[in-house]
Amino acid sequence: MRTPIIAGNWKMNMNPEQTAEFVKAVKDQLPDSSVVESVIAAPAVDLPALLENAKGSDLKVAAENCYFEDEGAFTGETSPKVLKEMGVDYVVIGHSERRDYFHETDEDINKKAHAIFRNGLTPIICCGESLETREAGNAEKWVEEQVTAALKGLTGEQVASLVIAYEPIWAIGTGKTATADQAEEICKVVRETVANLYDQTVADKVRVQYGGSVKPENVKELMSKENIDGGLVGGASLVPDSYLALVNYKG
Ligand SMILES: O=C(CO)COP(=O)(O)O
Repeated sequence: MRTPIIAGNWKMNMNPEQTAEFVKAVKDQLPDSSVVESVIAAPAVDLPALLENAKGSDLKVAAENCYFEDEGAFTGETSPKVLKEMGVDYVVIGHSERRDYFHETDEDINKKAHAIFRNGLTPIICCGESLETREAGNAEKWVEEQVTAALKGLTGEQVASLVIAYEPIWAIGTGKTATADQAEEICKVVRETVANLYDQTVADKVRVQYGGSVKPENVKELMSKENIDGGLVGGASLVPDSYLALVNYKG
């Protein structure tokens, strides 16, 4: 049985004070983490406030990015080793915004995945096609290639423990959600890709999230799909009531 995982991705929208207020507002109303895992991915500058206020609650903490080296002369980067020392659980890597605006390559993302595991953290690896790729009929192949590249050299045990987020770029921040069937179709491709690269046991364990305009109104239908184990949520994760409605989708 895969434990559902709903993660807010705050992107660059909150400061430490807002972070503390948010966590205080939600921490006692989260589902038990063995039933649904509630995660917030926050900018590095907000992680201390997030961790401090989430202590003793069911809220898990993710960084939005990290570097693939543990330490050294890498001005402006975030060390996965330090994230682990701070008490972070997950690191989001390969988000389309990082790929597009910061020119992250499949190779960078693969190196980051290795660095995250080396430091005892768990990656949430993002993949997803542009509208152009979808309209050309290449969405499945695109996602299969991104997943294959991101997982290169990881063990079956590592892959069974990680999270892959399918986020079609055309559905991010646009209000345009993939239909639950469209989302399921590609999340299934993600799982099949893992089965082909590893085996069915690993594929049955890996958790696959859908992301792109997920909100309280559509989360239940998306989560009812066989291959969708969670959501990676931007805009709708920024307000406590909306976040609570998402993580408590089971009622
Ligand atoms: O990019 C996303 C989450 O990582 C999705 O963002 P929205 O939920 O705002 O569409």
